[in-house]
Amino acid sequence: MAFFSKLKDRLFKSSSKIEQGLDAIVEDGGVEEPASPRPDPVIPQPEPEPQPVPEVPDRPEVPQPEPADPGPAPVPPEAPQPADPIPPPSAPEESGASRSLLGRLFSRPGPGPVLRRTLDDEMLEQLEELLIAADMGVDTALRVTSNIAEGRIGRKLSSAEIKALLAAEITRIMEPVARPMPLYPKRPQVVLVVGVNGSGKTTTIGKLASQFKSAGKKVVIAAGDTFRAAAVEQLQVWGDRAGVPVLTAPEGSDPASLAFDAMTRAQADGADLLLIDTAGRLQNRADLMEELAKIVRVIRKKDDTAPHNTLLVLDATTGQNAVSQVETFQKLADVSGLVMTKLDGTAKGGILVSLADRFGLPIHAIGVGEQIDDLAPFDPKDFAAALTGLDRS
Ligand SMILES: Nc1nc2c(ncn2[C@@H]2O[C@H](COP(=O)(O)OP(=O)(O)OP(=O)(O)O)[C@@H](O)[C@H]2O)c(=O)[nH]1
Repeated sequence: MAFFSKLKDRLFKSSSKIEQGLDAIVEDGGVEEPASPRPDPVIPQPEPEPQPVPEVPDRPEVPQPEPADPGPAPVPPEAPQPADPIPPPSAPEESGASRSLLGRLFSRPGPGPVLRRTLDDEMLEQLEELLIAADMGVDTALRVTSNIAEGRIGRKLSSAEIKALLAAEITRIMEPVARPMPLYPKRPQVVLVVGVNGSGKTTTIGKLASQFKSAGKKVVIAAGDTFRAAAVEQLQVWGDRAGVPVLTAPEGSDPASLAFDAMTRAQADGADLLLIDTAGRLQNRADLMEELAKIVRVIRKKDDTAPHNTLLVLDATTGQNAVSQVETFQKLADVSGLVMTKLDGTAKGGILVSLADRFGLPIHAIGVGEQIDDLAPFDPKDFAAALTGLDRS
């Protein structure tokens, strides 16, 4: 299934919330207009080349090996600016200018009259409330609505047009953070995986291991949450599924010592990647901080540039609580990127926009289910369309 269809399908709860909310806002005071006489929303920018649809596992989000020095994450290619689907009235309409997909969509002769509502302060307030309720966060919701409003106050907009504007704003925010996990020539590349209990660390490690293995990488997993036997067993199940060895230690033993042994084994095996699971007991933050710091100290005895990635796994269903998790884990560890799990089955997908706007941390992948191939590369346009309920067919 194409990624967008799958994502839209999976993000149904989020999109239906925003989609229905936008429809209701336009219905509240909207007036029916004939569909055809409306001028086409011409986009004064060429339509970008269609991107290949990222399918999992056909196209694992495994980037190509890059810099020798695993310092800062590689700079992504210049993100194309999303075209404004409905330019403000002052924007020059270039006849003959190429039209975006959305432009063409809106210019299709409609079967009947279209409901449009005049954009005013009351409507903007309703929009803000809707976005805040969808977990976009107050600051982001205010900025997004004010960008939508700019130059368009007094203009009549249909629900489809507002969805397109909103999707364009969300894409603009998300594009700079959509980056696959960088891979380095360093062997083993050490990936420390952190996050609160139940956020999906183990599942994500299993999915990542499977994808990297399919991409030809030799992977080793270390079950660093040595305090929970169930967590270790679960990781072993995922390791079996992915066909990747899982190094474990007796319950209650020192996670740092396991990490050291895992480094030794990964180096001896010539592994490309060592994925280290960690405990997530935030209720005892001081211990956790010491535990993570010790893991890092110990693996640096083997490689002073490790860990090369510190992935924070967040559960989308926790909504705005994810903001404080990012703040906390940034203090505990040098977080280099995010994976957002459980985007299927939540009405809180807007949290990702809030996080991108606030922290600017790379989003490497999103979890859209419990199966091994339910980890997808993060595609901002697909995400924005799915979140807003924009019809891209
Ligand atoms: N629907 C859905 N469920 C997920 C996803 N990722 C993980 N889960 C489920 O979330 C639950 C917790 O996932 P784990 O991977 O065990 O989380 P964890 O962070 O390792 O948890 P601890 O071992 O307790 O620290 C499990 O039931 C997973 O199946 C996802 O993307 N979508």
